[in-house]
Amino acid sequence: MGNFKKEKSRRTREGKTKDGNLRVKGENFYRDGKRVQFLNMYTKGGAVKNKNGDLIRAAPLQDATIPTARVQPDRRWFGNTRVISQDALEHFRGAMGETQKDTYQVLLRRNKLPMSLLEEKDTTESPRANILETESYNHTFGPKSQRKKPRIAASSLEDLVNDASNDSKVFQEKQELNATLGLMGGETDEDGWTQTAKEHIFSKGQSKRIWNELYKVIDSSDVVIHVLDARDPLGTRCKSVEEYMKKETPHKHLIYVLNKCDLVPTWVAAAWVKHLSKERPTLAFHASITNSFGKGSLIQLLRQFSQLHSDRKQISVGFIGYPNTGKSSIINTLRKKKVCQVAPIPGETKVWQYITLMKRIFLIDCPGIVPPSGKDTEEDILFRGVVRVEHVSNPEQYIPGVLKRCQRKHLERTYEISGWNNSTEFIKILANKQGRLLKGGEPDESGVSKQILNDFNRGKIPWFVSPPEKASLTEEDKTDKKRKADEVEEEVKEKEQESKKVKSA
Ligand SMILES: Nc1nc2c(ncn2[C@@H]2O[C@H](COP(=O)(O)OP(=O)(O)OP(=O)(O)O)[C@@H](O)[C@H]2O)c(=O)[nH]1
Repeated sequence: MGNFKKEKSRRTREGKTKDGNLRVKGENFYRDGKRVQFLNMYTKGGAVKNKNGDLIRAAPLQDATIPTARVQPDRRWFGNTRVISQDALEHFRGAMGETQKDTYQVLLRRNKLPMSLLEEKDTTESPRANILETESYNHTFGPKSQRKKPRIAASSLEDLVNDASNDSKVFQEKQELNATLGLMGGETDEDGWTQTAKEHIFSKGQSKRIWNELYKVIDSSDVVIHVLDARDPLGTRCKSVEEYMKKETPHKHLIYVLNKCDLVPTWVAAAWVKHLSKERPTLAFHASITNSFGKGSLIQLLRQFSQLHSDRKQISVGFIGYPNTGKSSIINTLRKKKVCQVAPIPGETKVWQYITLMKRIFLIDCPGIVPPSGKDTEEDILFRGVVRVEHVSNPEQYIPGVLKRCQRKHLERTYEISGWNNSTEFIKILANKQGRLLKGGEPDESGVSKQILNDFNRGKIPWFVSPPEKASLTEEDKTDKKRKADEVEEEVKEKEQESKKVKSA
């Protein structure tokens, strides 16, 4: 035993050459400091016992006298908590409450604002919240307690009836929303008829696949353009989608575009724009690559949106709406070339599609959607252009609807026929005029009816749904309307004369 040299010579002397691991003996010859510390943890930390094995001192771990242990408080624990005074809260609610509901104002950087404070927590949801109203203290305790009676949320029968009707209303709204979300099962409508009672073709635009496409478009868009048909804007409006967006994505901008304005008189388009503008920004549009209307204002609006979101690299603009309302046509008009497939048949767009309009603005085309509704009849759906007419069975049954919606003079002018008293006569006269007869000289009623329906949907026969504020038109509007109507009549007459000349030539 000794220092390194001595130890080595001792080993050589004694012939112990096998173990090459030479260590110098001294303090902790066998263990280094770390190991000693580790071992001490076991040896010094144990209980002390006497020779009889009785416990003299417990191990620190087993000690009953616990030393006071405190954790130093840290401000950072409360980092995410903010406190707002009542005054400040009321001011915030007053300033932001109305702004948030206004569809014309844009709230940027909502994430930085405590938006959840804007709404009072709904206490009506939990029955416990109003416990004192339904069961007062005296009702529950004391000599007059009525606790054994059944607990009812309403104090009188009237209240109960009101509550029940409110509940059913909420339930219906929820069902409609669920249906919009594509969660629809085989639900029944008001009359107890199931949706499946309708012909299969009348549920076009309602499939889960199409709704999934819609959600993709809504999710990816910053601005959503709801395209409406100017002839029937309310009929082609998807209210449930609007509700969905209001609830789930209130920060996205939704605007209306009233397309196919060329198919209605100017005063009708103006009245509809006025009516719809009360709810959301609305623009009138005529989609055409060569001769469009409203393109400048739409591009201007999109530019403004992109400037609002100048912190983003680009903004996406989604086009949604009923099938055949002209979503793809509007995109083509904006791009000035045919980038999307367009056809006069519904369901032309199958999947969503991204198109670049400018460096910072992208457009997204969406397949046409039809919100399922128990109230819509097959006729309503057909006249909104949702269905392919060639698939309709017994198209004659819808001709009375056409005659009801269109003015007689317009039909006379379009088909150059007159003198019918009902739809059957109308079809017969038209079939004879066009020579569309079957084998035995019978008129081809089905073929002619399909043609009429197509003409109706494609804008060959003039028709429109009157705007609700028709009665409240100003004098100026009325004179404008009359002037326009005269102009249109003159134009049509001129065209008729021209076509007669061509024929005679
Ligand atoms: N007269 C007129 N026709 C239009 C206008 N916009 C679109 N159309 C016609 O409407 C038909 C449908 O247009 P699309 O652009 O395919 O409609 P869509 O909404 O994309 O239809 P889906 O693909 O079914 O969703 C086409 O025949 C267009 O020529 C318009 O402003 N005026």
